[in-house]
Amino acid sequence: MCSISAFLNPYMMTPHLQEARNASLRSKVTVVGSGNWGSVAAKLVASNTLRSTSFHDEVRMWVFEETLPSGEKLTDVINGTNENVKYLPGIKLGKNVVADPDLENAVKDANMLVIVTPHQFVEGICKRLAGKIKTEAEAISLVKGMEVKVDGPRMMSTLISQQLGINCSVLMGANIANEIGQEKFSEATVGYRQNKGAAESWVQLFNTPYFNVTSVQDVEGVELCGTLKNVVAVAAGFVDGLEMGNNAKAAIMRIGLEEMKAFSKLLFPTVKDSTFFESCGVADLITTCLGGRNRGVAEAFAKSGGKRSFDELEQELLQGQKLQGVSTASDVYEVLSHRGWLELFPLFSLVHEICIGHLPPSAIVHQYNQRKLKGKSLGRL
Ligand SMILES: NC(=O)c1ccc[n+]([C@@H]2O[C@H](COP(=O)([O-])OP(=O)(O)OC[C@H]3O[C@@H](n4cnc5c(N)ncnc54)[C@H](O)[C@@H]3O)[C@@H](O)[C@H]2O)c1
Ligand SMILES: O=P(O)(O)OC[C@H](O)CO
Repeated sequence: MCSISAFLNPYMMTPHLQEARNASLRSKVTVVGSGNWGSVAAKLVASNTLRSTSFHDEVRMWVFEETLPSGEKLTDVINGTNENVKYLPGIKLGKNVVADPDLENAVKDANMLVIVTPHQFVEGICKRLAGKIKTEAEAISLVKGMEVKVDGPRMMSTLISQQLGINCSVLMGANIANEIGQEKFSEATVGYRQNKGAAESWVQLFNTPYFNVTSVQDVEGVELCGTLKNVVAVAAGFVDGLEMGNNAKAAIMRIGLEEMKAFSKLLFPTVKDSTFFESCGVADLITTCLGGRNRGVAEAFAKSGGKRSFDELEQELLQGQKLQGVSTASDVYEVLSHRGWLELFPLFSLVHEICIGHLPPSAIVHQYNQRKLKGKSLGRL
């Protein structure tokens, strides 16, 4: 039997002990979520955990269990085929990705937690995990969305930090999951609060030759970019559905970016202008308005003249994947009306009013002009 000092002192160790010590120093990664982006995130990090001695090879991926039409459990199929046949068909995740339907079991040994579920499920998941996470663990949120309570808006990274009692960074960017699953080139931005070392570890975990990751010290700026662009994408979808043309869509994107920046800075004055030029800012806005799910469902909504509901279209077109833009527009509207800012944000408020059927999709341009003339200016915000 070996003493503790032999375990800690590398010069006194047998190769077997050295290996055990190295293994104990490696970070264990768990991905909480296994949708379209969750599965791609697991694939990205699993390719890096195999390459780097900083991480354990195995990546646990928590699966919200469901039964497939074949009668098989999704988790069993992922572990049997190495593919998420429902949310990311045709892409191998890497043999070191282990799907686990037991949430508590999936996270219990993790030092690095990647949270990537639709935002409406984050609070419930965190409540289940409170007190069950290693105290020294670090989290990163890939979730685009926010929640609004009576005391105001709360970003997902704050919710995760508060509920789990651990530090939480964010990763956002121009990242349509299916393209990254096929290893097509893209970029992403890690936003961190204080802990630059943690941000460097996240960059090391995610960066690949086809996924270029940089970090900025601006959690709220990065997260609000990822959250608010989904509202603009819904507006872009209306314009596409009404066949208003490329100039109109470019105008919506410009106005959307202006409102994103103003809203972010009103909520968090520390948000940096430069963040809007990172992948999480203008690049994500462009890709989402060109090829995202929010855009696509909003286009179908406008084509139906607003007669078919977003819920119905989401189920039909996305087959289990979830939209974030419509509920985010509602959350944003609540903040705007509560704070008396509605007149400052005509595009954001119109998106919500169209989504709930108070106005027709064409109002996105026609009413915008009227409200802009009447409303207050965003000025230099
Ligand atoms: N898909 C993309 O291209 C993309 C890219 C970047 C960021 N994002 C963001 O990533 C986040 C996750 O999106 P996604 O694309 O991985 O998911 P998704 O929309 O593809 O899938 C929905 C997921 O929710 C799960 N789910 C359903 N009901 C649940 C419940 N009650 N509790 C917990 N989970 C449940 C499903 O099992 C599935 O894994 C979102 O915030 C999204 O905006 C997505
Ligand atoms: O498909 P969307 O509209 O949810 O957007 C996907 C990503 O957020 C793009 O970066």
